[in-house]
Amino acid sequence: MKKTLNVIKIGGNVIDNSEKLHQFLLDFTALPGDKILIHGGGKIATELATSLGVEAKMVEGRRITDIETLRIVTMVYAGLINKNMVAQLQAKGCNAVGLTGADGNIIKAVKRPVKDIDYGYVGDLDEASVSVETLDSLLRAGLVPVICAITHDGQSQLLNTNADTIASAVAVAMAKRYDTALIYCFEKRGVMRDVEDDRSLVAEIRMDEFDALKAEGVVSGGMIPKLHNAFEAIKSGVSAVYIGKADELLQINGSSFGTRLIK
Ligand SMILES: Nc1ncnc2c1ncn2[C@@H]1O[C@H](COP(=O)(O)OP(=O)(O)O)[C@@H](O)[C@H]1O
Ligand SMILES: CC(=O)N[C@@H](CCC(=O)OP(=O)(O)O)C(=O)O
Repeated sequence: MKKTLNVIKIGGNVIDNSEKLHQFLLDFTALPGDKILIHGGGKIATELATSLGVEAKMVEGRRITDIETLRIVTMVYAGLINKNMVAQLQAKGCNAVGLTGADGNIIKAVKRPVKDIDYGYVGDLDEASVSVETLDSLLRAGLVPVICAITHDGQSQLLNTNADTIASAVAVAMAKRYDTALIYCFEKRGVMRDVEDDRSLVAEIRMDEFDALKAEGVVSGGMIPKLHNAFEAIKSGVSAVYIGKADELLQINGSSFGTRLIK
């Protein structure tokens, strides 16, 4: 029987709130078994870019990343956020190791080809992008990989890659060796029928319901690429995919957590 693995993505609105982040990292530490944490930090990167006079531009949930922006996101994701998170996890007794995709060549990406839009230094992934062997050896050494939204192309170029996409690609790749669950944690209870109404949680979404939810305007903004990545994972061998509230993470092994995605 395969060992179980939880691949957990933490959202930018939680990272931006020190109290919520502290509580999430405590719960993440308490979660038993093998686990990998993925993070971005888009909100903090946007704030820093703005304060430096660099305009932040997003198209369909992806940041247009010119060379100045790449420097900023590298400092924010790979430096400030990743290293602070690892230090906090260490203080809580979790033996975390912070990584970009370049470290140990764990995630190699391809610069997004220019079509209608030039996204600049943005990396695209497929499951072959992920070094299962290296991640597995870290897990077997008792380490907890904490992976940020920076990848590389193998030719010295760092690339900015959406953290939801990294989480999905890592989960799909690791599913070859582990019984893998992918858990997107953010500030809401899950996918909501009405984002303003905390009681309107959609408990389950089937793949064939996704288009209707988009058309009705129930899901919008960053939730569209998140659900797209989530369904890619469920189609490609990941055992379970959930989207739910960061401070309810420990309910994952119990009765209910957020929205469950179904093939
Ligand atoms: N139906 C919905 N349910 C929950 N959130 C939604 C919904 N539609 C749109 N959203 C938006 O999607 C956002 C989450 O996407 P994003 O900001 O990319 O995630 P993350 O915080 O994980 O980086 C939420 O903050 C919310 O504003
Ligand atoms: C290419 C691209 O869009 N990269 C994302 C990476 C960070 C991210 O995904 O952060 P959240 O999870 O906090 O949104 C960005 O720079 O916003």
